[in-house]
Amino acid sequence: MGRWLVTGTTGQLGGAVAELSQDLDFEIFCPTRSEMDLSDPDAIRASMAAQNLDGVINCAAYTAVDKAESDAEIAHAVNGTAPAILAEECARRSIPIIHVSTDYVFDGTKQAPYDEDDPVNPLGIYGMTKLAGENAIRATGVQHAIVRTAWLLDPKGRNFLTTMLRLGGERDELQIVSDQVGNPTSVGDLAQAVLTIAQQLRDKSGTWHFVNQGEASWFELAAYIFKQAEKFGVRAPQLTPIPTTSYPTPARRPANSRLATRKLARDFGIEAQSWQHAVDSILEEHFR
Ligand SMILES: NC(=O)C1=CN([C@@H]2O[C@H](COP(=O)(O)OP(=O)(O)OC[C@H]3O[C@@H](n4cnc5c(N)ncnc54)[C@H](OP(=O)(O)O)[C@@H]3O)[C@@H](O)[C@H]2O)C=CC1
Ligand SMILES: Cc1cn([C@H]2C[C@H](O)[C@@H](COP(=O)(O)OP(=O)(O)O[C@H]3O[C@@H](C)C(=O)[C@@H](O)[C@H]3O)O2)c(=O)[nH]c1=O
Ligand SMILES: [Mg+2]
Repeated sequence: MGRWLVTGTTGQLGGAVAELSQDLDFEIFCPTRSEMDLSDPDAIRASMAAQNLDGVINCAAYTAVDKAESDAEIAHAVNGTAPAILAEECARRSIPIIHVSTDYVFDGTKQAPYDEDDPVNPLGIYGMTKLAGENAIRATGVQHAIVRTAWLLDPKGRNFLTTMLRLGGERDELQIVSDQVGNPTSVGDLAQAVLTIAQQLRDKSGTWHFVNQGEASWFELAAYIFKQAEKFGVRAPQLTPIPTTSYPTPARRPANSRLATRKLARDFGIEAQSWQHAVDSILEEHFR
């Protein structure tokens, strides 16, 4: 597969991609923020100039959804402009870019899982800047795979599973929204899918959705996490389902975050496991 630039390797997905690539025929170049600040277009160009590359996997992003509402400039630089610069550089070299995006490009009003070509309409700054990144990549004409995912869970890092376990240890009761539904997704499973896409892209270009199978509300996900965590000696807090209106946040979030994955199955033969199996494995690793 040659030598690939992987961004965001200090984060959840980038870290998993870097780890998995060791077992494959991938040589990776993973600059950290100090070596390649993605909010600085010249730093991106300079860092790439010194490298002989066969492709780029962009796992870096500004992911603080609420903070983005008051930090739009930086969020746009990292999520909108940086993918544009990376894609321009890839186009110039005729190498592909694999880019990761989000369910938050949708407004959540569809009454079924979202397909890749459904209309987008982000509700907040994070989603708007991620959409800008997608569109900038498409506009360069570079060969690309935009992989939209959602609700990432991992044994470490900052995500809903680790947040629940931490808050559960601090409080006797947690109130969790039950009117936002989505597909909880394992970072490790996504990393595997991203590397499969990189290996099997050939002449394909486009947008694909990857999430674990099955759906849940945040409340149902929290309930499952605590039920399974009991095996590891965790005492579950009392969980109370609440409507989004009772949990005010700076950013609005889609009520329906579900993504349809049949296109990925059709084009790459990738079939995801259920989110429940994924959560079981993540808890095993978290408590190991
Ligand atoms: N987390 C989720 O639930 C979801 C995530 N996604 C998307 O998946 C991808 C991976 O997300 P995830 O792994 O959770 O993200 P993390 O927040 O775990 O990691 C983000 C990474 O981006 C890097 N980064 C941020 N800003 C800069 C910058 N200015 N210069 C250089 N590097 C920077 C971070 O570096 P540093 O350590 O230096 O901060 C870190 O390595 C992203 O594209 C995200 O939008 C999509 C749907 C759901
Ligand atoms: C901590 C907590 C959260 N919630 C709600 C808030 C929110 O609606 C939901 C999830 O909280 P989070 O902060 O994990 O959600 P959020 O950071 O919005 O997660 C999103 O991250 C970005 C990067 C994405 O791309 C999305 O796919 C999605 O994974 O749970 C509660 O109801 N009670 C709680 O105690
Ligand atoms: Mg978050």
